Amino acid sequence: MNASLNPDKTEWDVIVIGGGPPGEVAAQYATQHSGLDAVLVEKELVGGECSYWACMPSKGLLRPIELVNDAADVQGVTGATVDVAAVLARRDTIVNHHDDTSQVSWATGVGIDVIRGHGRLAGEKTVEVDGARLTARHAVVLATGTRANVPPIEGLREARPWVSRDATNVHEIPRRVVIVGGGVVACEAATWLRGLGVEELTVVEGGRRLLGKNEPFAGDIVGEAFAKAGITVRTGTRVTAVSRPDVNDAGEGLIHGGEVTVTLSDGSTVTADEILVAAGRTPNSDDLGLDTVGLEARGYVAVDDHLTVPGHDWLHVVGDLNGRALLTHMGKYQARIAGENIAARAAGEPAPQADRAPVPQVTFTDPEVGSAGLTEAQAREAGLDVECVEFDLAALAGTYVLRDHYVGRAKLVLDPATDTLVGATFVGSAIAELVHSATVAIVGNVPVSDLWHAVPSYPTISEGWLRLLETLDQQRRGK
Ligand SMILES: Cc1cc2nc3c(=O)[nH]c(=O)nc-3n(C[C@H](O)[C@H](O)[C@H](O)COP(=O)(O)OP(=O)(O)OC[C@H]3O[C@@H](n4cnc5c(N)ncnc54)[C@H](O)[C@@H]3O)c2cc1C
Ligand SMILES: NC(=O)c1ccc[n+]([C@@H]2O[C@H](COP(=O)([O-])OP(=O)(O)OC[C@H]3O[C@@H](n4cnc5c(N)ncnc54)[C@H](O)[C@@H]3O)[C@@H](O)[C@H]2O)c1
Repeated sequence: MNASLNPDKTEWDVIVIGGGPPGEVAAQYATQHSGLDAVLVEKELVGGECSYWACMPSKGLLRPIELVNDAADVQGVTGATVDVAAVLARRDTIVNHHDDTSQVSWATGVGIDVIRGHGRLAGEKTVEVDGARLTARHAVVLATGTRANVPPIEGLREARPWVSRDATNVHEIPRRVVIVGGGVVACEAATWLRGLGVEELTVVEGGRRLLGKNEPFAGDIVGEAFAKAGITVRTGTRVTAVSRPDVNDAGEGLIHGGEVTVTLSDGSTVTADEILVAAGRTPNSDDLGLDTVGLEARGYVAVDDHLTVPGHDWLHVVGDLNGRALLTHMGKYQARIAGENIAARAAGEPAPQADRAPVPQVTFTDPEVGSAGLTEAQAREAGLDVECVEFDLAALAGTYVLRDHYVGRAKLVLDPATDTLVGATFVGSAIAELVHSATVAIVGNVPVSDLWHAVPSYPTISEGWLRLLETLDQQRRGK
């Protein structure tokens, strides 16, 4: 499909560049109750990285492995195994075989036009798509996301390493894999690659522990679980050089050549059949025409709390590209704000919404790591004199029946000045759905005295809340 949906039209109220979930939602919220019209400009697939190469395929691969791990840890349940071909086929169904027809139909069905092509700014309220010039009457939204960062390590690019797209769209399971990085992408990918049969798996993380943006105990617990699962973790170690004499262009998710030798900062080497780079993201801003409106030509594009670029009230940035929180749900939240603000301003009203949300995140390893709001370190950096409490989630009736060898921990970070929560972290299997209870408590500024009346059902993991409050009470009484 090209601009053929409406070939004569070159002017819209709102132009959105980038059709990932935040781009789609920005167009939807700007138009749905306002009478404004909008166009989505997407160079690849409407639905973006999240739908085809990130969140959806990764979670699709992790779910069968979680089920098998659960079954293996419940006495009396036998025979649960992973059928690799069937798991990959289910993943292919989840990513709609990289066909975005249904997403395009959704957009056109709610009155949003779609143009397939590379969009870039060409001056104020002007966008160029493959030579055609489009004009926005009110606003342009940039939602072009990020791509995998491949650090400038000797021999790494030449080795044609796997990036997150290959790992999530894996078709061929290498026998030995080295992963560069120990953040969220690396830890989730290690979980599914091991679960799908990678025999020798080494995770190399330059920082002191895995999942370094979380509370320290999260990375420690995941590291211990990895060791038990036979995954080698090398923290405090960097990859310094990569050598792969034989490379090919087999394609996404297929092995990209012969043996790879990876040299580490301690001088040791690891040999593998594939190397996966999971070392952060690079913003898709380098060919976006930012310089045509006086902005830095590359890097993340900074916005204010209304998701507007300072000094450019017609220009908004949502999703990964603004660098605020590289998560689909946060990008969509920003898009709801930006969309409503665009509609309000077009009606001559002040922007009603501003970003004030604590960030929740779940890393779907085994055990899972979930958090909302600030870690203790982040809260202290923000100048809060915080009070913290921790509890071993294995000591709950709810987790005792869930798995025979449950491992988990929870922590609350409180602001004593208001006696409210500013952050929470849960580690353990099946904690993902617990995170939203913490988000609600933070957003609602619920004081600890009221949390006592939020009674968790017995026997569930939510009883961790009660035990955290009891432990906090004991701490405060000096016991
Ligand atoms: C392996 C992996 C797993 C993840 N899992 C999760 C998860 O479980 N939960 C979660 O919340 N987040 C997850 N994330 C993060 C999540 O994928 C991103 O936060 C999210 O995709 C950001 O959305 P976006 O629209 O900003 O960017 P994207 O999803 O990257 O979409 C941007 C779109 O813009 C298009 N585009 C780029 N440049 C142009 C241009 N010049 N013209 C036209 N179109 C353009 C691209 O083709 C793309 O479709 C994961 C990320 C990775 C890598
Ligand atoms: N479940 C989820 O919510 C989910 C899943 C995947 C990704 N994401 C999002 O995607 C983003 C990107 O994830 P990511 O894991 O790529 O980035 P990240 O920043 O979380 O982790 C990258 C890690 O690589 C390490 N590193 C960088 N260069 C290195 C080197 N040369 N040698 C060794 N280690 C090196 C860093 O120290 C860091 O720990 C995250 O911010 C996350 O929010 C979310």
